[in-house]
Amino acid sequence: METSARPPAFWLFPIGLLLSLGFSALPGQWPLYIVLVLSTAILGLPHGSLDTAVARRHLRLHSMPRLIAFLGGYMALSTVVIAIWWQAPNAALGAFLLYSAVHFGDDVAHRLGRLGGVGYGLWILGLPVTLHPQKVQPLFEMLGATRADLLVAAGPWALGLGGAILLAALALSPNRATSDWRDPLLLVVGAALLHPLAYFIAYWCFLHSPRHLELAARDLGLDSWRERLRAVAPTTLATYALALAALPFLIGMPSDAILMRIIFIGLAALTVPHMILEFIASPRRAE
Ligand SMILES: CC1=C(/C=C/C(C)=C/C=C/C(C)=C/C=O)C(C)(C)CCC1
Ligand SMILES: [Fe+2]
Repeated sequence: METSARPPAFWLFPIGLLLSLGFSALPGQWPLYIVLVLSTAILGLPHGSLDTAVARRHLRLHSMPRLIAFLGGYMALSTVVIAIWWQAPNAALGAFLLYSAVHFGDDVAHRLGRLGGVGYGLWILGLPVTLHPQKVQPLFEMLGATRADLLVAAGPWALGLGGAILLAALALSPNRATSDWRDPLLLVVGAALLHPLAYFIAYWCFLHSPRHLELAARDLGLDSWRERLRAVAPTTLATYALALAALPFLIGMPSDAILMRIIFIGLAALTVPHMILEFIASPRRAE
């Protein structure tokens, strides 16, 4: 069981759930979309922005040409994901949901094992889809899916399978932390009470991102918030610029669909190189 001091995300997550309950009570859909954009930009995205520093250390990018090659490769992978989304949105969204489950599972995989982590990720994503299919389906359609009904129908199966795997992993893992069972239970409450996008904000911005930031920053020896801010700022600002550059391609669509596409197709595109880098870096990271 967990004995050391609680990481910041342990307390941030329940606070995030309460804040999400607060802003979901605001009337109309715009407060939700505005909070989604702001919290993604300020709280969610920066954990991926540490990738430049992570790569410098673990891929030994000590010269400018190597750094440029890394950034070029990262962006090329993201472009491939966007191109696939363009051609085959249903398959791309289905794959995104699956690799997101694997990625979210990294939060706990060092304690619950790789498979236990996948169960955790399927639980996280299965909950809002199962509890609010009629809200999630139009959101998937905004991302270009024409068979969102099929993806939504898979929600309860993902939830059941994920729940069974997670339960087994929790029962079998001697070094499970309190948060490994507390958070999946809090997520049930969140998924039941919140709009799926508010639920996503609570998980992604208040649990996943701070947890990853803390782990990666500690590994990089970035102890103060000033140093961390300096490490994430350039990549975060460059990502804002790329997101803005996508706008002209989406002109003519309803504004909620534009925001959904920039945020989630953007995340799908960035998560692929992010996961590959984590795959290389995490075994080299001292726990
Ligand atoms: C689109 C959408 C969903 C899925 C979001 C996903 C899959 C996000 C993945 C983010 C990642 C991988 C971030 C990495 O740090 C929900 C919440 C099911 C329901 C609402 C609409
Ligand atoms: Fe992440």
